[in-house]
Amino acid sequence: MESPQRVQTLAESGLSLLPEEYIQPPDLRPNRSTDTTTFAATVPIVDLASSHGGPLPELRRACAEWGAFHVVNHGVPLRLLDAIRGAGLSFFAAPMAEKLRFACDPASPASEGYGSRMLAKDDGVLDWRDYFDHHTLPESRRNPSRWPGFVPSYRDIVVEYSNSMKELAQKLLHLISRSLDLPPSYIEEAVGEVYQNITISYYSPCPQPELALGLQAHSDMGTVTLLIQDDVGGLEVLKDGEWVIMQPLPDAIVVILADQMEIISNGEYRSAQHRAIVNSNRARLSVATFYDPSKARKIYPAPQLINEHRPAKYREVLYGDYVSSWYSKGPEGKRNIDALLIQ
Ligand SMILES: O=C(O)CCC(=O)C(=O)O
Ligand SMILES: [Fe+2]
Repeated sequence: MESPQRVQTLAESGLSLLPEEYIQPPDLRPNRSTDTTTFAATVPIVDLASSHGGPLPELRRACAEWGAFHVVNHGVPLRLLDAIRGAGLSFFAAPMAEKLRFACDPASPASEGYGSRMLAKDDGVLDWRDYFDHHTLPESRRNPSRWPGFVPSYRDIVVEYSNSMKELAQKLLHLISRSLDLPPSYIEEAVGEVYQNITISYYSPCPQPELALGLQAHSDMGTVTLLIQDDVGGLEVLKDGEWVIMQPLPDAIVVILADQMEIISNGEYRSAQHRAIVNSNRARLSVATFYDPSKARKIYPAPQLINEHRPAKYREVLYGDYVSSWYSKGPEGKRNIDALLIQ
């Protein structure tokens, strides 16, 4: 399969019109009348310093009503957040020939490396995004020789960041389990061995941002995603039918609940539909760390959360089957988890 067109190459060629493959149909474009600035809700902020190991009422509300929130006082050193953003920027600033040495295999979904398309077979509208995906956990999947060696310390930073994000994700999963009145380790055990990927996304300036999306609306397929962004802004989350910007907070980490969390919580908590919009003058960088079950894991609603008033809402699913269906159908909002609903 031919390598896909890199968005950065297109953007740097100085075109003034957006190529047709990137033009969204009118109902999916950003800045429509529903993107009103008058919508008052802002994404919740959860302060881990106030938890003292106990449950946080604002965490429960954020998970149930939004499926996404900012976390502050998370314990991850701020220099590490800057270091991974800096490493990513250095990669994308490098000459194309250097970057292409790390190109991912365009024929296989979720292959590691430098990529531009989320789906191997994509006949839909393309995202205005390039990315670098790293396979980071379990350690047997870690192969730093596939990560850019030409950026100083890049490989060490990714390893340190991976370990730190695993620790934070586990801390959050404990708190989330407790907030559902489950034993603290319930969700961690339900998903089993952690499969972690780290994706650095780079959104080049776009000639007609009102017609494009950096990343189409989707929910993440795994358990939980931890994301950091720069000061440009562009991540939006769907709340009560409105797209709400997740304002960049310099030291915070964005937490996005993914589909397996919605299943395990029997729908008490929701996976957040989100997307990235782009702009015409500044490139934007984000780093998303995905915490997923192994493909052999069966995921089902926690029995403690099922009773006569709240029957099981989702069918059991083998996580590997869920992933295959996601890649063959594409995200299109939340249709993959909706397919598991028990009517
Ligand atoms: O770049 C962003 O802000 C969103 C990235 C994202 O949602 C993803 O990689 O799944
Ligand atoms: Fe996402």
